[in-house]
Amino acid sequence: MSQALPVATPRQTWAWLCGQLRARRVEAAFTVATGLGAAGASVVPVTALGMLVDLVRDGAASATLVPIGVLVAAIALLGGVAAGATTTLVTRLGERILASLREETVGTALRLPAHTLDRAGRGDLLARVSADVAAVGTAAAEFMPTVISALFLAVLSVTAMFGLDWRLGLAGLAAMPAYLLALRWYLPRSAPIYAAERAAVGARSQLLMESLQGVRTVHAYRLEGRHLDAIDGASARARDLSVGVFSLFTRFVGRISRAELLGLATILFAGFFSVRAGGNVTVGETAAAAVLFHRLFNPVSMILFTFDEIQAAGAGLARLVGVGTLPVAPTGTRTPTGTDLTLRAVTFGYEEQVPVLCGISLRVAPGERVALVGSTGAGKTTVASIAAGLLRPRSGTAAVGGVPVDELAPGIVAIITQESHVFAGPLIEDLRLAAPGATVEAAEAALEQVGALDWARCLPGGLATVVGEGGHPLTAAQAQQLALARLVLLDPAIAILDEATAEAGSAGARELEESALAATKGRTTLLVAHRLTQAAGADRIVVLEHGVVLEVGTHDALVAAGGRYATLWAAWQGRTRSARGHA
Ligand SMILES: Nc1ncnc2c1ncn2[C@@H]1O[C@H](COP(=O)(O)OP(=O)(O)OP(=O)(O)O)[C@@H](O)[C@H]1O
Repeated sequence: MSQALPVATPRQTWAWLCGQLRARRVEAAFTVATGLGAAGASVVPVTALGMLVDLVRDGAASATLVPIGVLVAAIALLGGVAAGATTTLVTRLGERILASLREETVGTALRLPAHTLDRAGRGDLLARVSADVAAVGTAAAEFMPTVISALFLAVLSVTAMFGLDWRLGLAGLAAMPAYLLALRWYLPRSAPIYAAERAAVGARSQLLMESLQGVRTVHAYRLEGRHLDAIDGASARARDLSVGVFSLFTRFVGRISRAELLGLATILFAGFFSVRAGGNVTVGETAAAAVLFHRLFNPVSMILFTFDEIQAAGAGLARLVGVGTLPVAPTGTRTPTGTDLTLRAVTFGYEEQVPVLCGISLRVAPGERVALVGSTGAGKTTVASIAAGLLRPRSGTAAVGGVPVDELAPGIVAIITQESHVFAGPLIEDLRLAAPGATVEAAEAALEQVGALDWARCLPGGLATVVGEGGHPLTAAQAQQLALARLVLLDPAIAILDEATAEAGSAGARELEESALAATKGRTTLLVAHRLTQAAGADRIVVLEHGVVLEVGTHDALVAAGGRYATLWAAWQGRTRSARGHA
């Protein structure tokens, strides 16, 4: 059952954002100071303009006016520089916060238990680290600098209006409810119509592509008319929705214009009546307040028009922060003195009501090689994952030398799973994932130990050959040998092998078995035996069925006992004989 990854609540998202800003308090304070400086520098010339109006009205000499004009020009110049710096600083701060968010998200995701990711769907996580990061990134780089500068300007302009006269300040605020009403009208209508438009455009492209790709079939069955009708219908839907979007936006702009008219008219009326009543308000102050308000038209519209994108970025941010709220066990640090692997009364289930392991106990002595066998779905991979600390038992313990596996320092237990991933890059770097400082000689020795050096040297660029996605393709068996060579380089005391690649009885299977044997030599090894020949070569065999241990013993003892293992072995021998017969 799919269980989506969590989404952070608004409170958690704010707390995270504040935490990030606190961690960069000097940079954040400098950014705010520069932004306020830029906004202040753009407010001062307007208030100075009011002063000039009053001075001219009072018949002041031009010698009084010129210094004010020069000062205004200098401040405007400074304001321009500060505005540019604010854009750079906000973008840089946003990008840094986003980079650390992306690292946190990926870091958490990589440490999540594999089954949590399986349940949530890897697609959800990929969408978060790609589409959501892109949405937040676009906001950080494109909207936030303008929106934040606009906010500073709005706050300082309204403060300046109150500074000129409280009546002018109040008059300026009169437009606020009209702006809010316009936004309240627009937002619930815009999201569905934008989504419907995107869907309609997508459907039209899909139809077009299908018709072009299947053009031969369309001709063969004379379906041209029907396809053209369908494309016409899809195009008409997309066109109508685009017209709908445009008309909605135009009506929104109309509402904003009415709010602007209301604000400007209120300021002019308030100023006019105050001046006429002979109060403290002057013509210059009224003119300055009107210009201050008028200059807010663009920034406020900018905030309102980008509200959709800001909301989308906020939603993306909440989804990214949400991943970070998942509990992740801290990396262990303990080093055990012993190297035995012991599972005691382990129970486990992926779902609450469906038990998969029902009280498994087993011990692999230091240096011993134990094979787990059992039919499909018996629980072998689950036991291996618990022994490696990838899954946590519901009850019971898994420990190495008495230390629970999730408290162990890295590098003590290593698991090779059924999906051996080849990371894109030079083959030598793939090997160095296990031991970052490994020399070429050490890497070659590891490859030789698992019988992979010959083919690795024959690659076009030897160990420098780029493998993985987009690089030189490796066979599944070669990828498995690479994983075994990584294990040799890591040199863990405990090795857990759950690889299932080669076909029973094939030469590839025998080769891989030899590679695995060489890689785990001298280590305490728990091996999920997908091929029973692997089990036959082990020191002991544990037979699992329906999540319980059915039999334990050596190959010979279990065959002689004539129980479940003996049946499996007989069936296996029959299969390999018939496989050889067909070959
Ligand atoms: N991620 C998962 N979510 C839910 N159920 C799971 C998950 N992985 C395994 N199971 C179930 O748990 C049970 C044991 O699976 P497990 O893979 O451990 O068996 P196995 O013995 O290794 O089988 P195989 O030989 O086919 O690999 C099976 O019933 C399987 O369907």
